[in-house]
Amino acid sequence: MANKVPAIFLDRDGTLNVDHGYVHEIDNFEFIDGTIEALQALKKMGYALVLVTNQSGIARGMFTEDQFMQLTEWMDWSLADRDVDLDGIYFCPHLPDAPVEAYRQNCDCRKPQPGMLLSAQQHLDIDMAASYMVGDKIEDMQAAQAAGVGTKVLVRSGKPVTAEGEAAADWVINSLAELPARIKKA
Ligand SMILES: O=P(O)(O)OC[C@@H](O)[C@H]1O[C@@H](OP(=O)(O)O)[C@@H](O)[C@@H](O)[C@@H]1O
Ligand SMILES: [Mg+2]
Ligand SMILES: [Zn+2]
Repeated sequence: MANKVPAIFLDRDGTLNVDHGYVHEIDNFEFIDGTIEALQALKKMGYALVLVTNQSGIARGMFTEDQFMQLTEWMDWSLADRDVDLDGIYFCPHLPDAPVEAYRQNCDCRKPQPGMLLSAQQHLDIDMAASYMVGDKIEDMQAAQAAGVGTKVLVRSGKPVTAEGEAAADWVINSLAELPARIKKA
């Protein structure tokens, strides 16, 4: 049986790109400084890269699932062009009490629920204890905790870091750019 792979679970808004609020257009998608170089380094270190993003803008009627897909395709190609192949992309379009009825549900994928991470674990045979979750909100840390991710990393590049968020994290760093060196040092 093949060995399980360690992964870096990546939040999107506030972690990979500047969170301008429900980003859904290419023109508004701005990679945070050092993100692509960090992803290249993490890939070289042998980690699978798995995106796990809440996209409640879909349930709120701010943009459609198709628009999200188009932006995601562009993002995926932009990264692949720089030798960063994402191993998995998971998104949650749901929200309880959503205005768009089709997406109105108490799902198990919207972070802080661990559904997206657990699906990836199954599909990609991930070693959760050896993996990292990087995100800018406490919900990212809580989802990682519930999924059994070994190291929870909070970044300061998105929403303001709260005391609760810090308490739920194992590490707090300025941005994803610092992660490869931080892992090597650990
Ligand atoms: O950071 P990830 O999970 O990749 O994506 C978050 C986004 O879907 C949006 O999530 C919203 O939270 P609510 O979904 O409204 O609670 C807000 O935080 C927005 O600023 C943010 O753009
Ligand atoms: Mg975020
Ligand atoms: Zn969901």
